Amino acid sequence: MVGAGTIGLSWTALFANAGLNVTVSDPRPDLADVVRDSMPELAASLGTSAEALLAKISISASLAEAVAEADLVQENGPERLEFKQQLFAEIAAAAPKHALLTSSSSGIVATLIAAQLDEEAAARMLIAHPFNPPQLMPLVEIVPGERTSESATLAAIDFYRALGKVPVREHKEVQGFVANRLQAVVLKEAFSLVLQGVVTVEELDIAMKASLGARWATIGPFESYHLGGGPGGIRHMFAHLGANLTGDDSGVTEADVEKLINEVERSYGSGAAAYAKLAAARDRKQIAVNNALKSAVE
Ligand SMILES: NC(=O)C1=CN([C@@H]2O[C@H](COP(=O)(O)OP(=O)(O)OC[C@H]3O[C@@H](n4cnc5c(N)ncnc54)[C@H](O)[C@@H]3O)[C@@H](O)[C@H]2O)C=CC1
Ligand SMILES: O=C(O)[C@@H](O)C(=O)[C@H](O)[C@@H](O)CO
Repeated sequence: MVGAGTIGLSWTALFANAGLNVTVSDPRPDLADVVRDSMPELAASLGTSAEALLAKISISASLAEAVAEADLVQENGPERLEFKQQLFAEIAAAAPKHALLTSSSSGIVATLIAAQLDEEAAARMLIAHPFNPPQLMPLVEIVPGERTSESATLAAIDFYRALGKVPVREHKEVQGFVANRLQAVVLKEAFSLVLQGVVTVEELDIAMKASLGARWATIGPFESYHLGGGPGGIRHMFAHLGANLTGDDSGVTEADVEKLINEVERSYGSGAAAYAKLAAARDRKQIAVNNALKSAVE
């Protein structure tokens, strides 16, 4: 584990809780203290003890020493391209030639981070972007670079799945990947609504938690839009309420709409029977989420 900040410490707890031996490296002078002091809270969130986690964790201010016997290196350094390029040059030079080299980067693509690596190291380097906190939030975005090998990508997916994460492999590199780009659009609109005085910060957060937050924990945006159309599905939804998303200034053509409809119907089915099955599953999950949130708050 390279970098013992917010994300590196969370990953460390998750890796240790999975029974992995974790060596944490960070030049920060308080490395030993921050690892020791962060584990009680992280352990509690994982239902284990700080002692159990610390038994699997060692620390080293030397990056080369920390990665010398690694099977996977998870980089969690500062979000600066030149910094990560230098860090990965050091990691690649010191880590075993079989080790997967992954970055938690929020938005810098692997092709850029690995640009100075030789072919052999670049083939093992990819993005494994978590959502904070990694020990609890399921997603890890697996984004290979142009030179990342298929075997390394598949091995990374298997590794994170075995940790209990939900790996989503992305097929093209875009800055910010997927989840952060979606988050950024929502945050920009949230900033605007608060700055206009439409709602307060707290009211906006309540509105999000009481709607999209609760909904998207059970079904994603496309399945939700499909269900919004009732038995007519997304085809009816676009016809009935789609104008605000596909108007002339949206850049979305009729052919685009048809492509999206076909992909959604291929993924989730269409017609009354598919709708009934999807809606029943959604309701079961939504009730479970609502009840869990109520019990957590009470
Ligand atoms: N904070 C967040 O919500 C999320 C952050 N990320 C990404 O994770 C990475 C780390 O972010 P945070 O943990 O939030 O940052 P942070 O600022 O909490 O931690 C960064 C750590 O890197 C250490 N560091 C600096 N130079 C180093 C070196 N040469 N070798 C090893 N460690 C070094 C620092 O001492 C610090 O402990 C970034 O790439 C960020 O984009 C990804 C998902 C969520
Ligand atoms: O929000 C998260 O947990 C992650 O998606 C991140 O990468 C960072 O928080 C990022 O959004 C900060 O801009």
